[in-house]
Amino acid sequence: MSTLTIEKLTVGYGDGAPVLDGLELEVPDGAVVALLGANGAGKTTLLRSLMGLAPVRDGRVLLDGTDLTALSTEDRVRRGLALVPEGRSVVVELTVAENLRLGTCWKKGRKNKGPAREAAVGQMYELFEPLARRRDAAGHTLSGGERQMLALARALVGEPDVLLLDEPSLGLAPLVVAQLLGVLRDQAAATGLTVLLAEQNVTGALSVADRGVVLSLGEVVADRPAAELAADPALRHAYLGF
Ligand SMILES: Nc1ncnc2c1ncn2[C@@H]1O[C@H](COP(=O)(O)OP(=O)(O)OP(=O)(O)O)[C@@H](O)[C@H]1O
Repeated sequence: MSTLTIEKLTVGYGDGAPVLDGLELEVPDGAVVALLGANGAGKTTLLRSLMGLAPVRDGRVLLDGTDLTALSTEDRVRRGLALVPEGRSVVVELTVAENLRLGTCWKKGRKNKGPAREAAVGQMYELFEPLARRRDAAGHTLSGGERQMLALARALVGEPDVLLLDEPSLGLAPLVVAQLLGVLRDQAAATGLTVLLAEQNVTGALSVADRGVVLSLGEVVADRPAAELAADPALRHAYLGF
């Protein structure tokens, strides 16, 4: 639905060396891009800086050509960006249904009241069947997998144009990971959603992505079709260490 362009982005904490150093990346309209790299490569920092949550020193972030760099996080969300951070973040005191209703409130110009809101929530129950069964359960009673589904559904229900996902498969059973990534892939294909998916689970991420991007030492060191990265042992070994 939208193209995200990252131009010469330099991000660093305090007086330290930059974590991202002049990073260039385009996530085209409707593409699913897997963001790969070793622990500490800067995947989380990149996703957070796209939302205005990490200290950008230089460079620009553009959404369909519009410069977002100076905008607040709230304004970026209103323009169609959404982040699902690592750690299955849901409001644990609220029920599944209440969490989903919260997620409908964001995007600029959306009719997010009454029937439209309930229809959007209902769609999430179709996508994530375990959530339908647990719609009145409080967040703190959900399993890890159900929580991650809820975190993803809460982002999707706001109908973002660009979805940033930070390690959604971390700590989940393989079957749940396959289910989650499958929904993500299908939803992206059905709606044209643009996705940037940071993952340590390289195989899982490349199985749903169009492209794989590898970060190292603050830069993009590989940007290849996902199938090519997945299939070529030499490439995997050079860039991903296995
Ligand atoms: N709030 C912070 N303050 C200072 N340094 C930070 C902060 N957040 C991250 N860093 C540093 O930035 C570097 C990149 O971290 P980041 O979490 O972005 O990497 P990552 O690729 O997401 O790693 P992982 O796969 O382990 O989650 C690391 O050296 C980390 O210690």
